[in-house]
Formats: sequence, structure tokens, C-alpha cells
Amino acid sequence: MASQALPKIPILHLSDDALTPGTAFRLSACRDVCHALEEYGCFVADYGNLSLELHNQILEASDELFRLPSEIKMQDPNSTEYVGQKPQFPLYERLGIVNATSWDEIQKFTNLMWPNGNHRFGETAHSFAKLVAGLHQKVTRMVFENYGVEKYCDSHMESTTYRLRFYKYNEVDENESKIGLPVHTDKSFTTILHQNHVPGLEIQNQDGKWIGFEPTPSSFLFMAGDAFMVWSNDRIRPCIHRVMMGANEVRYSIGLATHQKSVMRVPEELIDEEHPLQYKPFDHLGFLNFHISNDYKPRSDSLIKAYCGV
Ligand SMILES: O=C(O)CCC(=O)C(=O)O
Ligand SMILES: [Fe+2]
Repeated sequence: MASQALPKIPILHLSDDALTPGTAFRLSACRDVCHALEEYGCFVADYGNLSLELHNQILEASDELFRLPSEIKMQDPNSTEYVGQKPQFPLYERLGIVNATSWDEIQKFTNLMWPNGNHRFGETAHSFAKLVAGLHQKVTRMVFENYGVEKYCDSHMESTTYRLRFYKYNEVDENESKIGLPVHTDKSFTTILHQNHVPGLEIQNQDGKWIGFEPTPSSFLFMAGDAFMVWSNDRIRPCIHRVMMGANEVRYSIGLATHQKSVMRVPEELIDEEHPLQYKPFDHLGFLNFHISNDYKPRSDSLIKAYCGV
């Protein structure tokens, strides 16, 4: 009897040494990146530029952060994006640093959490944010190249902001709900996730099947958010995902989400008969506020159309 292969998230090898400009390997990697984003809204980036040392350090930093007393973690949710103890998903806790590629912003966050300072945390968070921002830039450039619109890439990068987010999911006991985070798409342009060994993150393919992300110390899940769909005029689909906790262990995940500061337009090269213009000029930060004023509806396919659809 023919065995049916289980669906898998595409895995792409994106270490620096493999992607020399102009090589056939790079060209095919650019196509693979776009194909995965069009089909799945995501792919697994195997990225050897992340050392095992930094992988361990960022997980230790996460553990140290979430061990802080609740009153410290909860003190300024507007600036730290703190979310926790939500009745709908009680296992989940999050803290974030807006503009995390800036050392000043990292220091501000670190000093808020540790008034006596914590240089090691700051150094680790900054190194990790810069490394993952590099991965974002590399992949975004590959997508722009593949669609023949690389001339817009530099201005896109100049308008990009980076939020570093730390997530913790408590272990489940038998009586608890296993939902770590309900089904949603991200409101970002891209989100890149890296995590410890505890599984739980799942993405939905176009057949509606759930596929688990299998973490390793050098792998990242690169996901398109709603804003990438807008920019690509519906070529790229935002990744539908959720977190389901099954293991009796704590799951730590660290994400870098990108947003655009300036108003974003669909490149004219991406508008044709097959792809008529779907979106008006898009104010990303305005969309985040619109999302908040709509009670954080988790699936925003229709929300984004309501916000900026033509
Ligand atoms: O836990 C994760 O890895 C993903 C978290 C997530 O999807 C989110 O906060 O939007
Ligand atoms: Fe998400």
C-alpha cells in the first residue's frame, strides 16, 4: 500500500556562505523562498550563523526574564508589550522590546526589569536581535529580487522597525486546556521565531492540515504576516499558526517581528491583469491601532481588507 508522506514545512538552508550573489544556488534559493511563502506563508530557515552559544544564551536570558516577580514584569505594559494570565490562554506570557536593534532601547528595557542593571541580558538580547534582523533582511531581499523589484528594497529596509518578543508557555497538567495561543495570523510584515526544544508551534497548510514546527538549535520559523500579503498584492499568504502545548515542559520562544514606519504601497510591477490592485496605500502602525480597536480579532483576513482593501 502506498504510504502517504506527512506534510512538512519546507526547510531552506540560508547560511551566509551558501548565498553568494549571482550564483545559480542563490537564484534557486530566491525562488524557493517565494514559493514557500506563497504556498505556506512560512518556511524553516536553517541558519548556521546562529552559534550554539548564542542559542543557549538567549534561552537562559528568557528564563531569567520570566523568573522576575510579576509586579516587575507587569509594571509598564505599554512599553514592554506585557501579556500574561489571560483567561482565554492562561499558559502564555509575553514581553517585548520595541526597536530592539537599538542598544538604547535594549538598555531602557533592561534597566526597567533590573534597576541594578543586567549587562549580560542586554548584550545577549542585542546580539540576537541584530542576528535575526540580518536574517530578515537577507530573506526580504531575496523576495524582492525574485519578484524583480529589488530597487525598492533599500527604502523598505530603512522604514523597517524590529520588535524582539520573549514568550513563555507553562507546562500543562491534565486538567488544563492545551491551547498555548489560539489560531491567528500576525499583524507584522514578517515574524521570525526561534525556540527551545519543546514542540507546540503549528502552522496550517492550504488543505487545512496542521503541521508542527520541529525546532533545532539552528532553525528559525520565518513567517509572513498580514502586511507581507498587502505588499505582495496577495501573492504571499500570511502564515496561519497556533501553539498547542502537549509536553510536560516549559516552552520558551523568541520572536523578531518587523513593522513598517512609512506608508507602504504595492509595487506597480506587482499589479497586472492576473493580479489587479487589491490594496490602497497601507499605514502599518495605523493598522495595528485598527486591530486593537477591533478587539484583537485573531484572524484578520477580512480586517485587513476592511482597513485598506480597494
Ligand atoms: O510561541 C511562538 O513561538 C509564537 C508566538 C506567536 O505566534 C505570537 O505571539 O504571535
Ligand atoms: Fe503569532
